[in-house]
Amino acid sequence: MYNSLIKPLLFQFDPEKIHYFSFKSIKLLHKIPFVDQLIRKQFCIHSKSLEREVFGIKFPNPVGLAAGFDKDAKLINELNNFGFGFIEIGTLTPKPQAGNPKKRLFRLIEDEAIINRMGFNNEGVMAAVKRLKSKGEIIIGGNIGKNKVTPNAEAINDYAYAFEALFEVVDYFVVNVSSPNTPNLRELQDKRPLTNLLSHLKELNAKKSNPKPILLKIAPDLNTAQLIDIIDIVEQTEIDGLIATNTTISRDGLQSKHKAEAGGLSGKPLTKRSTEAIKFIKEHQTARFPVIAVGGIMTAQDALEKLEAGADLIQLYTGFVFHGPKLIKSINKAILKRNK
Ligand SMILES: Cc1cc2nc3c(=O)[nH]c(=O)nc-3n(C[C@H](O)[C@H](O)[C@H](O)COP(=O)(O)O)c2cc1C
Repeated sequence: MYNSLIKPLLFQFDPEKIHYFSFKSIKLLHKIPFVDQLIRKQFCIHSKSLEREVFGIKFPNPVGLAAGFDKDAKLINELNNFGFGFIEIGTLTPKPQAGNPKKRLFRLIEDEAIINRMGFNNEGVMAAVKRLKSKGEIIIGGNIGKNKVTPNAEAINDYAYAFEALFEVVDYFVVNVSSPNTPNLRELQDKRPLTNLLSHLKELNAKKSNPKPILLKIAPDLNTAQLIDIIDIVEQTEIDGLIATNTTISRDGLQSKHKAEAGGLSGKPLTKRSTEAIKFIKEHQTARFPVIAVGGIMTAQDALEKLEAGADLIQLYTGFVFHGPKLIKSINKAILKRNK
């Protein structure tokens, strides 16, 4: 129904307006008694062989919702009914910020892709903390970043603030230094600032009685020398793993009219590049740290290829927009079939 009816209708309108309209519609739908149960029955698959234990957390299935879809944790309980094994909120910054001027989100229909330059629009970390206090039984990743006005030299304070604020209400953390839409943010991926940042968060974590896994989310545009550095940093700082990858600044092979828009590209054109990054990491790591694969999972086959490449868990964003919740179910079914 999503591909034949809902998507053609939704895709007639402005992507950002439709994003928020969909949120309101899903919220409203859930006010009808038993709708949550009906949706769960339609989309959720429960099976022991889908369960995964990764960085000490038991996931009901390996298919997660990637960061950026529900930045402010407004819809986590409802989205959980569509069959996700976990949901990543954020990127959240200490202070609320509006993000870049609109229009800043573009569908590239012919390419099955999205370009976004949202720029970490979010209501600030404390607003999400408040909402997360009433979360249901669901695994939540907290993706954290810095405010646009914070210079890179002070970025560490922003990440530390968001980390402390979210600590009791999320299950794992993601340090986002790989968005192309905050000026100079990606410079924090360089060896020295990144080592300082991750070591500081590790120190804060070590002071807790119940430390949480900390992951780093990387760009798909890193060259092999940079990837080697990243592997080195993960192993030196002993953080818990990587999320590969964020959106790309590459524009190779696109045909849609919005192809020249500035921002990060996601979806089908990213599939291969992101799988290659995962393969590279898995081949070159010496400690066997986990990797969450994200980037261009548009079909169940794409998901299986990410797992074949060595991913421990996977996440979707653009595939969910283009193919709806049926994609989550078809991935989980394909994993079950492969496990037989
Ligand atoms: C509109 C949009 C907003 C995004 N916002 C964030 C974000 O705030 N933080 C982040 O780490 N990734 C963000 N992402 C990146 C996704 O989490 C994901 O890494 C990327 O889109 C590749 O996956 P996909 O091809 O399945 O979409 C965003 C992606 C899109 C399309």
